[in-house]
Amino acid sequence: MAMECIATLPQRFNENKTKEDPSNFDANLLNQQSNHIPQQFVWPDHEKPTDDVQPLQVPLIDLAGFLSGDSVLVSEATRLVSEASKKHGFFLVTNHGIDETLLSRAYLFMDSFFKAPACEKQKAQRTWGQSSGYASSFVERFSSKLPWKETLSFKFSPVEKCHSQTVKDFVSEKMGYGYEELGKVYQEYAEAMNILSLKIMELLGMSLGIERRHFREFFEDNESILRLNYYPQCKQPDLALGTGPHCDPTSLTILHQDQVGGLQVFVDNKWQSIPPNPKAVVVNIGDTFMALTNGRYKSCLHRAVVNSESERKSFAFFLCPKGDKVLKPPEELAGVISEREYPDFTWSMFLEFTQEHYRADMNTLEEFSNWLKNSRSF
Ligand SMILES: C=C1C[C@]23C[C@H]1CC[C@H]2[C@]1(C)CCC[C@@](C)(C(=O)O)[C@H]1[C@@H]3C(=O)O
Ligand SMILES: O=C(O)CCC(=O)C(=O)O
Ligand SMILES: [Fe+2]
Repeated sequence: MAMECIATLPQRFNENKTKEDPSNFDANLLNQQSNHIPQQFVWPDHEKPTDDVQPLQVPLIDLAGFLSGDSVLVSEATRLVSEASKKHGFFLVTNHGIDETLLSRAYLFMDSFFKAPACEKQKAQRTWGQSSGYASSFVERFSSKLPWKETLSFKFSPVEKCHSQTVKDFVSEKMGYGYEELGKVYQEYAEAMNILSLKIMELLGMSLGIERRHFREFFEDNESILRLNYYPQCKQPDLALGTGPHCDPTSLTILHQDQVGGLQVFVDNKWQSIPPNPKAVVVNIGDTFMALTNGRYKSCLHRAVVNSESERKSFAFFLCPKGDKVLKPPEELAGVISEREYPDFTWSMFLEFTQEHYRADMNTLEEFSNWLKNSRSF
């Protein structure tokens, strides 16, 4: 199995690293020091961004219309979602109900966090194998094709469903005094995304012709991830990538992006952009939900490009099932056992695979399936 081994200590890419953390990625420092980005951030020719990228036509789903129960609006929403999900798994959702003030506070605190000194950000440093915490360009995980970004990720479970640590408590434990408001805003943001994702699960269930409540109930006690993506300006955006080509291993992604633009999806054998829409969130199917639909709905290859003019920010809420749930399609979608596309698995195993054994890319689910079969054959 072609596993990308997790690098040992990465080569140093910048002599003038901060004393506290020799592997710290400081784009501003890099941008000041040279017109060339370090080699570790240069992607191979076949993966470099291209200029001639046109917008992808994705449907705009009016969630309020669907929730109104109006039969015409419901059938329009389910038809559009079904068509898009069978083809590439991406659609936009408007009238999503996320509070505008919450959104602007979320961006404000993101700005202040990522512009803080490295020693402050490193208080939340992601530790090996963990999907939460602060990561700067992933120098501690990979030795090449480094993404031009910093991230801050939180684990989230609906409090009433699971006694895991809240986002607020994580921030307070890691960052300490002075970050109470930041913890509060991302706790509220994650709670709002959780509510939105369960409504979208109702829509997806209906679009698949199964019980509306099936997937909503399946994901009620989720163990999800909220990730803040901060993409600094880059002097050589034609050589770098903010996030490399991948399919999300998770179930459903709700992405809120700022107005800069940079998200691209690989559809009809070419990269196509999803331009920002201030009134909409981008929703996409992940590998795990593709497996839950027995391959009917597609988890699609996508990436994020950067630019030399401005930084870019996005929030990705990754809806994930409770870690120990056995993931298999419902009867109505499974067909006879011989038609199963993927083996049964649990999200906790799949997540561990991406965090400790394999860098998520376009083949993650296939590589994970092979890894599972090999490990079960012993
Ligand atoms: C389960 C996850 C792993 C990643 C974050 C979530 C969903 C998307 C995955 C990721 C973004 C895909 C591209 C590679 C990756 C390493 C990254 O660029 O951040 C992936 C995330 C991760 O492993 O941290
Ligand atoms: O920031 C973006 O536009 C996409 C990020 C992404 O695909 C991810 O974090 O999985
Ligand atoms: Fe993604």
